[in-house]
Amino acid sequence: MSFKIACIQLAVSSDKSKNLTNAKNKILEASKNGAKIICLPECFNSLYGTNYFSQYAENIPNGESESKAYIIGGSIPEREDSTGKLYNTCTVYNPEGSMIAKHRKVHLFDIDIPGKITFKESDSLSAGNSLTHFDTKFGKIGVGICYDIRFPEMAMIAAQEGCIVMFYPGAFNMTTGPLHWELLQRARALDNQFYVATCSPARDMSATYNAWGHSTVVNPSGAVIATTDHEESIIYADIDLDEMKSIRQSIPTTLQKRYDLYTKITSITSNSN
Ligand SMILES: NC(=O)CCC(=O)C(=O)O
Repeated sequence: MSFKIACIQLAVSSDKSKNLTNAKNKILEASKNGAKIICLPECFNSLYGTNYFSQYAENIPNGESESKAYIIGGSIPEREDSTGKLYNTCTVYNPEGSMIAKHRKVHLFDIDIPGKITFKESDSLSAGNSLTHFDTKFGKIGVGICYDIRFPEMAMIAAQEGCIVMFYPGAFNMTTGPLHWELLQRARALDNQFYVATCSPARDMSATYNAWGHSTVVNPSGAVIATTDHEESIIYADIDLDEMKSIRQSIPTTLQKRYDLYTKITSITSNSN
């Protein structure tokens, strides 16, 4: 069994309604081209930056959607009225338009590489407290947001829960992008022998944050099967469950795990936000 996915590397501007219209048109295009699961980038409704999150934040649920596909809605800044907190949140919709999952970025992007990039999401955002997996008619899917990809435990748990693809809407930057973006995707895919798909915004050199782009899909053997540069584009890939099975049979690390020796890794828990 195989099915097509699409990652929309959207050009995102400061004009929210333009971003939403652009996202909708690209979703319809990907759906017409046969994609059954479609992913948008991190912060697809707004520019990415700690000073923008509050301005663009929305309550969730609130949205509209239409197409014959599952939509992994990248992320938007979410405002929770009861606490006043902001989150970096991905919502997921089934083909009927119902919201079936909500992931709040668990690991906030706080880094300081002197002379290169300093970013502190925690200045304005709060972290989510749960891992997110949801069922589709094709199989179980996991989702993380950008910096979440650096934490192998999260992908490992998704694989253990039976996920066949891990999606990461993400916006790496011009320093860590060339160094780590593809490497991390290939590592997560190979470690877990499942598919990994990332979806970045297109690069805008006039923005304060310059995304690396290079949305990519990696197969369970760690090979890149779809990718692009930094311009606006849609990438497509076939998720082939027979291929995944055969990779897992040839090198059966998925069956050879020694959980009896990995006890120092915190036990698997799943809290809800
Ligand atoms: N938006 C993010 O989480 C960026 C993560 C990133 O660039 C990294 O190096 O990690």
